[in-house]
Amino acid sequence: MEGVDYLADERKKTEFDVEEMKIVWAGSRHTFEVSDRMAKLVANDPVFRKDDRVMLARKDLFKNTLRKATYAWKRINELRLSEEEASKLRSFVDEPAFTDLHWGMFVPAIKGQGTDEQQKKWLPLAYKMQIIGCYAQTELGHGSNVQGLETTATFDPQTDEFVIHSPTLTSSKWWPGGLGKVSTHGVVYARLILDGQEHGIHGFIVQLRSLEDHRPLPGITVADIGMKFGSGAYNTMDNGLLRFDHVRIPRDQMLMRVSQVTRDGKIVQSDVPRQLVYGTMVYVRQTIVQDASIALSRAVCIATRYSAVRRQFGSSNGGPETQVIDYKTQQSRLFPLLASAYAFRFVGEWLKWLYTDVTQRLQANDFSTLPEAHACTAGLKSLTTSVTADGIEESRKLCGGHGYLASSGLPELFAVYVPACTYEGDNTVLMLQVARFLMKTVSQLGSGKPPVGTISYMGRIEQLMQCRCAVKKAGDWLNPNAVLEAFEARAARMSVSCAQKLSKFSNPEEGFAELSADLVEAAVAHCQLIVVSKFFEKLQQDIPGKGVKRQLEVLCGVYSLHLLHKHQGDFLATSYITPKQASLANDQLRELYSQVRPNAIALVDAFNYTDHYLGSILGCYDGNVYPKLYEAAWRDPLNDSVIPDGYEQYIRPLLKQQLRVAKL
Ligand SMILES: CCCCCCCCCC/C=C\CCCC(=O)SCCNC(=O)CCNC(=O)[C@H](O)C(C)(C)COP(=O)(O)OP(=O)(O)OC[C@H]1O[C@@H](n2cnc3c(N)ncnc32)[C@H](O)[C@@H]1OP(=O)(O)O
Ligand SMILES: Cc1cc2nc3c(=O)[nH]c(=O)nc-3n(C[C@H](O)[C@H](O)[C@H](O)COP(=O)(O)OP(=O)(O)OC[C@H]3O[C@@H](n4cnc5c(N)ncnc54)[C@H](O)[C@@H]3O)c2cc1C
Repeated sequence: MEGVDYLADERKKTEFDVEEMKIVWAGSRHTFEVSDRMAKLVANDPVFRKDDRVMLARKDLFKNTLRKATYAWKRINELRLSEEEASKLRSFVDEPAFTDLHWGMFVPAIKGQGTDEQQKKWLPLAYKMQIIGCYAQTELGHGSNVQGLETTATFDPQTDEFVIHSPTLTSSKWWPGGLGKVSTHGVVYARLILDGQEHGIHGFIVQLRSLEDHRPLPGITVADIGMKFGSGAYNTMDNGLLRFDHVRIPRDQMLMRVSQVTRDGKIVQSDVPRQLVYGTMVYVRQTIVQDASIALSRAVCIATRYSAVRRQFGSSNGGPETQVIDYKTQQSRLFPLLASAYAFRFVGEWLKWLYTDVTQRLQANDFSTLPEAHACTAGLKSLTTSVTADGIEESRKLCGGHGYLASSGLPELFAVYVPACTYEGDNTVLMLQVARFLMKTVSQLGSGKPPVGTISYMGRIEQLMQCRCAVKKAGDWLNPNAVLEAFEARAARMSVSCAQKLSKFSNPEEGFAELSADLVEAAVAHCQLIVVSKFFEKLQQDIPGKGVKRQLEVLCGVYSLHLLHKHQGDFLATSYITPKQASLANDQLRELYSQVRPNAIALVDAFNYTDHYLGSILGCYDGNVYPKLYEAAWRDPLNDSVIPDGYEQYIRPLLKQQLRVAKL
């Protein structure tokens, strides 16, 4: 059976050039080649084996992660990998570790919020991993409300130092990844106090552990916060707690790009906005959007391949049963997720561009696009992680009973992914930020300042409030202008409706709180519009390869029309479409599913995932699922012996007791 491709017939049905689609998915030929090389490097190295992860107890699991992370760093240096290659390699190791926070947050925080001198001092140490850092913001009592953090940093002019202190139990830092057992340093967020006066939240570089023996420095209490959801999963990470008892650090360890504290204890604001203290979160939210397409595509790849292998019902005259992927219900659950994975890939690509653009502008003291960048990163992080977490769970259900096995890879993928809905900003809290941005935009309409970027459609508000959908037959829904106008009109009308209701409240904050559920819906509509419009923009690019663009057009149709179908209440309630037009959209959607069907396997092959990275028997490339499931069952430690441990102690006496009862 070895070497047989059970999905070969499926692959023969493909109507497009898969190799070219791989380049589109990766973003460029260069990125594809780097990813492919790094994925294979990891897959072929036994040190990076991960199939035993869910069986390991916490201490073994954690030590194993330390071993892998250290080995990865050794390979990165031996092979002299570039930053891009190293980051790819780490992502294919596919195990949350302290290095994620070191490279993903500690280094960016210093880069974004440190002065040139601070960067010169700290970054070389961090780049060589001579210090290991974490991002210590959240506390036991406050996460979302950053202004509510309680840790204090009080300037002592006598010694030219800050005194970092945890005044209450709820001020204990709680959650930072890498903090519990590994980090030697942290960027710690605390309330700045100068001469008895508070000056808001700022970041400070604080050494936590000795570089000699790794013991916590005097005044520091640090530990892991304990087991988290699922087996394996995020338990490879040492999320930590941290308390300070009047810990002293030199004045120059406050990150001073946004505000400086002078030798005599005065605060000087530079001309950059104070929101730049939140800059690391903007950066990470943008990377999380890119990661969403990866997590979702992994789940979809598993569910699609397995749906083509799995057969149930429909056999006549002893012929084969129906592949479950041929059931329209399966398609209507699976194909929108496949289309969403592609949609998130493209919006992630665009968001990376937006982030680079805003960073360059900030360097030139142009802060005008910062509010939009904040709204886009917050909103898209919220939208894509929510859909991805739900999509992984739906993929598990699409695999029936076998999806519940750890060897399907889906339970661990869900457990490791789902906190993305919470970390880096709770998804509801972030959508409320988008809503604030929308309400501000609506209130400024007509002020002479035309809305730009993702909000420019609001500049056509009068037209969008009045227009009616022109669709007459199902095929009209393939017209990008028809779809875009529908999403724009829905988003604009929902925002305006909220703004009108808000204007009736004498206290705007009270109104905002009262209407917050409606506001979140308006923000979701706006974010979905962004994703749809970026998909259409992608289709405007030159996309080579036989049939590739055509497939992407089909997926774009699936993405937008499934949203239109799912949220038809919004489109109907805002009176843009009629019930008949909603029904035509659904007819067109069904037709598009038929076009996806023959290409489904090739569309997931284009993700170019190795079997190692997928970590799923159900999703393996050759589709040889059943023998692999059978063999994996025998590898479970419970099957090491025929008679289980505990038989003598529990089962035997129980059976004997039943026997005695039966005899009576
Ligand atoms: C290549 C390598 C890739 C590796 C990737 C690494 C990824 C690693 C992943 C690892 C996994 C997990 C890591 C998780 C880490 C964390 O979770 S860190 C902690 C994150 N915490 C949060 O996100 C907290 C969420 N809360 C907030 O962001 C804010 O407090 C909130 C947005 C809710 C604002 O609260 P308010 O009190 O209302 O706001 P103010 O502070 O008063 O500010 C109001 C004005 O500021 C604007 N604003 C807010 N945030 C930002 C921002 N980030 N950027 C720009 N502007 C911002 C806001 O719009 C207001 O503006 P206005 O006054 O209206 O004009
Ligand atoms: C796995 C993981 C890793 C993490 N890593 C880090 C890290 O490295 N560093 C770090 O500093 N932090 C980290 N965090 C913490 C994380 O950033 C916070 O948990 C997150 O920001 C949410 O804050 P919270 O826990 O205070 O939630 P809460 O704000 O308490 O949320 C509880 C509920 O209240 C709702 N809610 C809160 N405020 C509002 C509001 N204004 N309006 C309406 N509803 C509201 C929320 O929607 C939610 O339903 C991590 C968390 C997790 C789970």
